[in-house]
Amino acid sequence: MHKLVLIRHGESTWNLENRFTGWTDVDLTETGIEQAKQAGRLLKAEGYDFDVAYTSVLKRATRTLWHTLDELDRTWLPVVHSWRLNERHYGALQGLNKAETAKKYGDEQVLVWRRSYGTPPPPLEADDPRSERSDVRYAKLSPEQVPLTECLKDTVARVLPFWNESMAPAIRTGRRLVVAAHGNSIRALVKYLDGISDDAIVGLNIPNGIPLVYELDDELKPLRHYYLGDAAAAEKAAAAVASQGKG
Ligand SMILES: O=C(O)[C@@H](CO)OP(=O)(O)O
Repeated sequence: MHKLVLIRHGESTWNLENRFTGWTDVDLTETGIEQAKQAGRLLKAEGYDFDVAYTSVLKRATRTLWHTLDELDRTWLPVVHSWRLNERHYGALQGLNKAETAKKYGDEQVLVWRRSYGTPPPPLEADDPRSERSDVRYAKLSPEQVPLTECLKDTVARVLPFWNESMAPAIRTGRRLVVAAHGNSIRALVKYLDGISDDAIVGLNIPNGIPLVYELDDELKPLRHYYLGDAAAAEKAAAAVASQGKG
C-alpha cells in the first residue's frame, strides 16, 4: 500500500480578498503560513515521512511546502516543481472579486466558471498585461501551453501527463510523496484517481492547508482517502470555499 499526501496551499492574499487567482503569483498571508506549519506539525505527529516533494511554480504552493517541510525537519528533501501542478487558469476573471462577480453575473454562472468540468471562464486576450506568456518561468513552453483560460477538463489534460510520467512512477518505486498544490489542480488529480463523474466534481471543494491522504494499492487505485486532523473542521473549511462564489 502506498500513501500519497496532497496539500492545498495555505490562505493566500487573494483568498483573503476573495479574488479569482489562477496563475497570478500571489503570496501566503500570515494565516496561510500558520496553516502550512500546522499541516507539517500534523504530519509529524501522525508519523508521516517523505522521500520527495512536488509542487507548482507558484509561490503560494512552494512556500506552503517549505513551511510544511520545515516542521517535519525535511527541508533537505528533493523538490520537483512543475507548471503542470499550477492552479487552473482563471482567464479574464483573474483579479476580480468572486462575490462581486456573482452579484454581476449570478451565483449559477459563477458556479459554472468555478466548478464545472467543461466550461472555461472567459479567456484573457493574449496581449492582456495579466497574461503569463512573457513570464520567464514559462519560457520553455510553447505559447499554446500557457493558457489564456482553462476549464477543469483542460487542467486534467495538463496534470495527467505529469502524474503518469513523474509522480506515479515515483510512487511505484516506493517513494513517499508529499504534494503542495492548488484547489483545482488537486481537484483534477482527485477526479482522475477516484473516477469522479463530470457532474459530481462540481460539488468537490478543497480546503487550504489540510493534508489529504490517499491510500493507493499496487495499481495506484485508491483504497480510501481522508483529511488528517479534525474531519468536521475540514468539511466546514471546504463548505466555506464553496460559498466564496456567492453574491
Ligand atoms: O481563485 C482561484 O484560483 C481558486 C483557488 O483559490 O479559487 P476557486 O476556489 O474559486 O476555484
